[in-house]
Amino acid sequence: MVLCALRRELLKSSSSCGSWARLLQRRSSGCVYSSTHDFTQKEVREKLQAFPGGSIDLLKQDSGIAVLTINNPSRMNAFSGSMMVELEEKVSQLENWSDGKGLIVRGAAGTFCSGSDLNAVRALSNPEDGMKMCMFMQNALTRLLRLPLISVALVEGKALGGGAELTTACDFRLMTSDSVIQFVHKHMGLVPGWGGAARLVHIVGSQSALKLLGGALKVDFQYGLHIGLADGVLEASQVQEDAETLLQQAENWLSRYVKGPAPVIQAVKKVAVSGRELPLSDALRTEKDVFGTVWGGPANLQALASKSKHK
Ligand SMILES: CCC(=O)SCCNC(=O)CCNC(=O)[C@H](O)C(C)(C)COP(=O)(O)OP(=O)(O)OC[C@H]1O[C@@H](n2cnc3c(N)ncnc32)[C@H](O)[C@@H]1OP(=O)(O)O
Repeated sequence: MVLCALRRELLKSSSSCGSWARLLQRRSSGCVYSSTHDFTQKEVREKLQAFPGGSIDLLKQDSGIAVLTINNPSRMNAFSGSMMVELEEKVSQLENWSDGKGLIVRGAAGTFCSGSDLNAVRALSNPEDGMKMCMFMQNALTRLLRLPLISVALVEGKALGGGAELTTACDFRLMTSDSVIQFVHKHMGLVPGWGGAARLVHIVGSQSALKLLGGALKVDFQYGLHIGLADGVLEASQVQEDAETLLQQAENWLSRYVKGPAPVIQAVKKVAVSGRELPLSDALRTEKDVFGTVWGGPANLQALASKSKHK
């Protein structure tokens, strides 16, 4: 259904090079669910605000790499309702960051995220509220994954439940040697609802995804690398400034992918997203449109003028 909607939107878009930008713009207001799905963003936002605690902190750096921190250490960085709302706000800010190229998503105080705040979950346990929360988070995380920035989840400590789902809303995952990603949903009598199952299948394939979900398996860095859930390992040192060292390592890892002008990096991400999400003919048309935004652009002209060789 989502693909059909996306295809319709693409077909409606003109063939000019701005069609992708317009598509993203439209998506950012509605994304997967909108009023046509009996979903009112504002109404759900207000309901979620009744469960405060923690914060989602965004630091946009001159390097073009932003750091998004899930910050609720007293609850192992579990998502309160207000944090879900803040996440959506921060995604909106990133959608409009024209100088942006990369994003690192991490947890505060040495652990990634323990999923949704169980206190809020208990209070929202009726099916209607649960569905609304799930739609809100699917919207926010889908928009996070579709940002025109190359994103990395820096997984320290535990990424459990919704925290594991959050890692799949990034393009890449870097794990520390003592970290664990675990889809614990089955133990909670649940399945993922923030889009984590669908994204997991895309990342590791349906066989491995079924094992991770069906067995609620603990994925350490070795297993993560083996099945393709992890893209690299970072060494946590025992020194005091551990967190910054890891963040620096993640920035170094990311830097090779975000080297270059922002319009080119953003174009790279856009063609990767369309290839990942769209049927081939639509992805090809989108690729052509995105190509049109960089062809003859400053970076292209400069490369031509310098007669660069790729040795
Ligand atoms: C979308 C679907 C979902 O996300 S469902 C939620 C899935 N997550 C969970 O079930 C996580 C449950 N928590 C745990 O398993 C453990 O707390 C983990 C994260 C392994 C940490 O264990 P440990 O290092 O021993 O610390 P602890 O248990 O003493 O926790 C410290 C304080 O944090 C809290 N905490 C932890 N996770 C949550 C959570 N998801 N929601 C609300 N609070 C959480 C603990 O209750 C504990 O608080 P307190 O110090 O007892 O007040």
